[in-house]
Amino acid sequence: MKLDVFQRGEESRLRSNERWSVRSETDRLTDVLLCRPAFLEPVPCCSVTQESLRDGFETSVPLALRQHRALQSALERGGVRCHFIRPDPAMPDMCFTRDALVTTPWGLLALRPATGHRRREADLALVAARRMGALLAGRVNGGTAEGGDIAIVREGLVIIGCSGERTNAQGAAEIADIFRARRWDVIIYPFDPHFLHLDTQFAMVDDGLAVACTDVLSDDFLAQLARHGIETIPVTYKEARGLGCNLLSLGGRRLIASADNERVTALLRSRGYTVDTLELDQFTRCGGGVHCLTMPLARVGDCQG
Ligand SMILES: NC(=O)NCCC[C@H](N)C(=O)O
Repeated sequence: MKLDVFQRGEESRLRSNERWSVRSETDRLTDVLLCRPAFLEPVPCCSVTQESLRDGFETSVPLALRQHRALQSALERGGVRCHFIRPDPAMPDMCFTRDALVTTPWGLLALRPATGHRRREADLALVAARRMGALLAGRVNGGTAEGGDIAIVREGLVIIGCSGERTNAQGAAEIADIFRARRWDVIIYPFDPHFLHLDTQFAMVDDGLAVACTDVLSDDFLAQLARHGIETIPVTYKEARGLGCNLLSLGGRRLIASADNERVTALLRSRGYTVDTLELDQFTRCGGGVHCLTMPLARVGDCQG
């Protein structure tokens, strides 16, 4: 892991560090990085998209743009500022901003997407982040790593999914080193590449509560979650393929989810969560839901006001 901190004065580095940081996936979301799906196409690089193509699915960019604007509105209604990366015609999956960067408590980490058509996304996302004055805390250099595999569960605990294809062992180790150096607990979860990313099987809903595809996740992983005091709401394999696990917490018991997952949404509502649901089929049929479409730039914990 090469440290590649932007050349700024120490004082402005510290201010920037406080401004652009995420300590938990369920703190109040204030800023998010998005990319319009202006060039969205179903690339057959994950199992869900391959199935969509077998079914004859084709994307409609005008519809995808409308669905994306509705996502932006839902985020803004929830008090979240939306920042944008410029879409690039050579990058049909770039609207899934989650995978190019991850915001840590110490600034941004530039990741290294594994597939050729996504590799340059991290550099383009960094251009947008630089414009905002965000601090680059590091960069994955040797291995490959994608943000859908990284769950910052709470201060002191991060989970890194490792399918070997998107995030490989070296990429996972590079990220783990950063967190371990700050004395965080790191769970590295190996899984079959069929499932693409950790966030298609698991997502934090609240402090100590996650939705999880329990019939797919290993018993060992589920036991580790329990040891860390994380309760899981089971989501079926079929629901997970429809991106039923791929929801986004805005903090304060508020969530955004895709409209297809009625059972999971009803369950969450019955537990007191406000769930804003959106039509997102243009994206879910390409393998990504709300979680994949959003890269949190800043979240604020209770004690940070
Ligand atoms: N974090 C995510 O699960 N992102 C979804 C990425 C879908 C995209 N079609 C891909 O295969 O990379």
